[in-house]
Amino acid sequence: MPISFEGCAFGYRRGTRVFTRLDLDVPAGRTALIGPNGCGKSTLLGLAASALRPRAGRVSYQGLDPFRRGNLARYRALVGWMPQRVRPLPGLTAREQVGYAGWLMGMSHGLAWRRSLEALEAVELGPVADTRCAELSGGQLRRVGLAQTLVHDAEVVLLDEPTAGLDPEQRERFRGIVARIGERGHLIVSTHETADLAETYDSVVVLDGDRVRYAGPVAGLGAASESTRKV
Ligand SMILES: Nc1ncnc2c1ncn2[C@@H]1O[C@H](COP(=O)(O)OP(=O)(O)OP(=O)(O)O)[C@@H](O)[C@H]1O
Repeated sequence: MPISFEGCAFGYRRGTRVFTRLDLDVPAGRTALIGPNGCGKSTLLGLAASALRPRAGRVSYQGLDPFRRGNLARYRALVGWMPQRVRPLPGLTAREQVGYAGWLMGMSHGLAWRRSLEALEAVELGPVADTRCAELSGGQLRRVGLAQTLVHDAEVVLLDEPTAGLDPEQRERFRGIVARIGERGHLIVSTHETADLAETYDSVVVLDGDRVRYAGPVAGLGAASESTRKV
């Protein structure tokens, strides 16, 4: 299992809880994370990315707990995360922004610089590598965010609503890129696009507040929701 949540509790403020006790083994391969607005998809990805720290319980990647002493840098090198909003760093070109992300992950300056171009090419942004991020479109900037997760060869890539707000052409393009990324590692994507899950994903996790209503193959989701309805 790529990412496991064991008895995780988390709230943004004292006295509030998004999760009181989350137990979940995210399936291997390409997984869609779905659920109603505000149910905690972004929070779950933030916890998986180690950007948020559980109040109780633990999150781990193949047994590696990011918050145990000395693990954080290694964990973050293995688990890449694209948050919902990708911000352009002032004055930096796409290549510089992606290279900077690699350097922050512990890569040498030279390696990060070389790999930044490869990562941009993987998301079809090679032609704008030397353009300042602030001048890119929303969809292109989203792909810069994706390249930031690829530059250091993460084994798990977490994408928070990567296609939200994109026009149909950009969305289609993004889907193709996501499918290619899924071939080289594990992918967990939060999304509201539930129409063609089987085309892009192997598994789906349905979240509803603290409850995981379903975690398994996309093909089993229909039967699971039928039996839930009958209860
Ligand atoms: N930075 C924050 N500070 C305080 N509360 C927050 C913060 N981010 C999220 N929340 C709250 O935590 C809960 C879960 O939010 P989260 O963004 O994880 O849900 P989501 O399923 O990703 O929603 P959406 O589908 O609308 O993106 C919500 O009640 C939300 O209001």
